[in-house]
Parts: sequence; C-alpha cells; structure tokens
Amino acid sequence: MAAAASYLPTLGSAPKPFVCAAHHPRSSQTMSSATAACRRGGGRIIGCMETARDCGSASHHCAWANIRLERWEGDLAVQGHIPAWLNGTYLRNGPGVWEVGGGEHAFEHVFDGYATLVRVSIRGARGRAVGAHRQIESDAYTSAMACGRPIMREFSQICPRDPGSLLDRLRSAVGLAAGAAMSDNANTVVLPLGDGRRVLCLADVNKSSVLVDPETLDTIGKLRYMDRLWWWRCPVQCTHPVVTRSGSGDELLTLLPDFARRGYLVVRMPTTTGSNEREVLGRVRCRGGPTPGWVHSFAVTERYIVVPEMPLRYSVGRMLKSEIGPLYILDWLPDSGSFMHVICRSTGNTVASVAVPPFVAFHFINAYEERGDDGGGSMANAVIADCCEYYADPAIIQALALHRLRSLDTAKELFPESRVARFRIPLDGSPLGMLETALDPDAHGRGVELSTINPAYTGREYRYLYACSIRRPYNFFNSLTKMDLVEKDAKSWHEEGTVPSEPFFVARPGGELEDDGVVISTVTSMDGGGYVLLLDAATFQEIARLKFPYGLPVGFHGCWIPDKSH
Ligand SMILES: CC1=C(/C=C/C(C)=C\C=C\C(C)=C\C=C\C=C(C)\C=C\C=O)C(C)(C)CCC1
Ligand SMILES: [Fe+2]
Repeated sequence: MAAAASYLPTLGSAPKPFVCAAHHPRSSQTMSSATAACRRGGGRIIGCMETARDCGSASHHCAWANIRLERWEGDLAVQGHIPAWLNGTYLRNGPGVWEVGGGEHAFEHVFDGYATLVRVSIRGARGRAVGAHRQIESDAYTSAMACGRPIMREFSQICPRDPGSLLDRLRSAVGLAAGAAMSDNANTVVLPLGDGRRVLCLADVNKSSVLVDPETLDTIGKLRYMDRLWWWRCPVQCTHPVVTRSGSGDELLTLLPDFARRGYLVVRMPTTTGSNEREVLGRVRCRGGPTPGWVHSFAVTERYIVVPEMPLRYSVGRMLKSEIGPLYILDWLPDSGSFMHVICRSTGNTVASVAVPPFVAFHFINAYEERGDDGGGSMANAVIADCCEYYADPAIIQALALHRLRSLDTAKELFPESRVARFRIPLDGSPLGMLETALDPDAHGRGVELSTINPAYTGREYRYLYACSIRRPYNFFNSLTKMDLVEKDAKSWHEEGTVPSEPFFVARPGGELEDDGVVISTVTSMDGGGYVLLLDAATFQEIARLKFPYGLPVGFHGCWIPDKSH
C-alpha cells in the first residue's frame, strides 16, 4: 500500500492495491525496472505504474506509452461536480501494451497493442468515483507474456511459429508460409450483453470475442458461437455490432465478411436470452474487387441495414501467407469501386446497391430514412448514412503506426484530414449514390473521428454528434467537438497537450432533449497525468474530472452500464 501511495499524493484515500493476477514467469521481464521498484512482500506487484514515472520524461506522449501493471483499482480524486443522476459503470477498451519481452519485441502499429480495459464506477449520488484498469487475458496476451514474445499475429505483425512444427511443414508443402495463429486480442470495442453483467470485447481482422465481467474486469472466457459461421468462410467479423432494442428483447446485428462468396453475411443474435447462435438475415454480394471491402463499422436505420463496400479490401492472400504489405493485411484497390448496399431488416433482401465516390472510413456515425416532403408517407425515398471520412485516402492506416504517433510533435507530414461525410442512397433503383461533406470541416479542425450520438437516435434523423477533433495548428486529435448538423455549427473542448479518447454520450434518465446528458472521455496529458472528463452535453462545458494517479494509455471505444439500483 505504501508503495502505491507514494505515486498518488493527490488522492483523498489510498487506492486498493491488487495483486497481479496472472504473473507469468517471463512477464516480469516486461516490467523490468518498474517491477523491481514496485515489488513489495513476496514479490507481488502492487499499485505502481511505470508510466506514472516515465511519461513526463519520455520523448513521446504518455498516450503511446506501455502500461506496466496488469491491474489497478482505487478511488479517483474528483474535481468539479458529478451530476447526482450519473450512477453506473463507464468501461473503455483500447490498446495498452505494445511491447513484449522487455522491449525485445515491439509492435509497430497502434492497433496491435494488447487490450487494456479502463473502468470508472461513478456514484454521482455520493459524488464519488472508483477507477480501475486491467489487461484482457486473451490467448494472444497470455501466451505472449508466458513466452516473452508474441505468438499470434496482430494487425501489423506476423509472428512466425516454430518452422519445424508439423503444421507449418504441411503449410509450406501447400505453398503457405508458416503463419502465426490468428489473434483474439480484443482491444477495440466493449459491448454490454443483456443486463450488462457480461461485456463482449471485440477487435477486427482477428477472431476476438472475449467476455469480461464489468465489475471485476475478469476475463470470463470467449463467446463461442454455435452457428459454424466462423470456420474458414467468415474468419473475421465487423468490430462494431449494432444492438437495437425491441419489445421482444435486444438484438445484435452485425456483418461477417464472406471470403468464400465475396460478400457479407448480415447476421443477428438475440442478446437478452444468452444465445450464442447467429442467424443469417441476408447476404450482400460485393460488386467489385477480388475480396470484400474492409468493414470496421456499418449503420442501421429503423427498417434497413446499410452495408459499405470500400476499395480498401481484405487481402486474403496476405492473411493466408502471413505477409505484410504497405497497408498491412489490407489492400487499396481504387479501381475496384466503392458501393453502398441497403438490406431490408425484415426480409433480408437487398433493396438498393449503388456505386458511390471512393471513400475511406472506419466509423459510421448514424443513418436514417429520408421521406418525401409530406414526411408522412410510409415509403422512404432514400437512406442517409453519415461517417467520419478521410477523403478516400488510405494513408490514415499508415499514419497510425506507432513511430508516426510518437513523433507527431516533430512530424513534417500533415496528419490525414477527415470530414463528416454524408451518403444519400436512393431507394428508387437509381444506380448512383451521392457523397457530400455535411459540415464545414474547419468547424472541427479538419479532423473528426471516434464519434458517438445519443443512442436513442440510432437509425433516426438526428442533430448532434460528439467526436474527437483537432485544434490547429497541432497536427493530431487533441480536442473534442459537439457538432450540430442542423445549425451546422460546433462547440469544442480543448486542453493543451492532451489526447482525449472517444467522447461517449450518456443520456440523463428521463431527459427529453437529444443533448440532455453528459459526455465521458478518458484524457491523457503530456506530463503523464490521466483523467476521466465529464462534459455537459448541451453546453459542452466541463463539469468534472476524475483523476487517475497515472497516465492512461490511448483509448478506442467505451460503453455505459447504468446502475440498476438508481
Ligand atoms: C481520434 C483518436 C485516435 C485516432 C483514431 C483513428 C484515426 C482511427 C481509429 C480507428 C480504430 C479505433 C480502428 C480500430 C481497429 C482495430 C483493429 C484493426 C484491431 C486489430 C486487432 O488485432 C487515436 C489514435 C485512437 C487516439 C485517440 C483519439
Ligand atoms: Fe471502431
């Protein structure tokens, strides 16, 4: 306890130290000097962060530094006022460990990092918050820690197996390189299932479907699907399933790229019954290219599912041969065309499939049905789908390489610009869709990423979105912006030297306005500090910050699990 306290001078009460749960024989190498300094009693690692000491002096921002402790939990110092109605758990996923074996094996890309969950249990009624982080114990992470080197392939990294193994000799005999097993490193999304007692963690271009307990952050196991859709045909999945609420319970909708038939399976699974069987709702045939376009996210409306087909495509050849190209295991094939497909949620039929201008987007923001001027007719004229788009430039993938992120301050290259792009997909059989910029990009510093909306507006006409943005002249996401798509204006939050993660919107229970709620983001400061920021979603003014005793690693996506007792 004393060791931890020395790092936490500002906390009101001392944190509860945790014993490192899975202290793998070789993992102590990765914690080297930090571990040595932090060992107390029986060699146990207790609440001490190397990042807390190293960030300030490191040559790069703390957001890109490895977290050196598998888990921590403690009270957070509250500055400001937590709304009394905000009672629940905020969970956030992201990469946190990019090095194995004491730095001997360092990953190249931000997407490669082993998943670190951050949890903040907020009791607004008492003005208190408890923070925690913990590594997800995926097979990829535990095997890397046990062996002192990565065993499974990550986004940018192939890890050859023992070339002498029988399997690899067989692979060589049929012309495949000795490739590493596909990773289950679930570092991107956290999705509460059913009543929120189990949370599904996902990433893409891998086979992750890891279940965690949101209270303890224990890795409970895997969601093993009974539907046999995985196997060789659909080995990867879209990272952002959409959960929609209906009278009969929640339903998860997602896309499985279909490599055998060059398309996507649109699947659904009830989440309230504890099911692990996905039902195929429909199929989309890709219109271009040798393989399906990479699909990180998609959008739904009340009646339709919107399936994007980007010219940034999965490279099946690279996946099989364990080869890495300029875009890792993706290929940019602009001549293969860009398309948007619309599937009817009740029949599974494709009701529109249009060619659109080329685009590159990780994240779809929302979609809705556009009706005629009378507004009351039951048929929609078109589907509107919005996304954070990079002007059809796949260079964003390379810009997220760690060496690039770690040298942003001195970089001469401009970080790729992005915009809120709006597709209009006609439903009258026209062959072409439209793509335009929905908001002056200068309103968000020509950077928009990791967007959220009020979830009650998913699939419906909406007005507000919250996203990471840029305050120029800085060359990276250093701000948060609320955008008003009706008034076409924006409000921003910015603090010098910080990297804020996805601004996650939480609605006030009983609130009627679209922006009645708070926005939560985890923020990492240049000096090694870290805090959870609460903004009033209407005014976009800071209402509280909940301070961690160490700098948080960069985050991807979050979720909110309301406390049932309130
Ligand atoms: C806006 C911030 C960031 C920038 C994020 C950008 C530009 C894109 C994020 C895309 C994501 C989250 C894609 C995830 C892909 C996951 C994969 C392929 C996982 C594979 C696992 O094996 C930062 C850079 C996130 C910093 C915060 C703010
Ligand atoms: Fe994402």
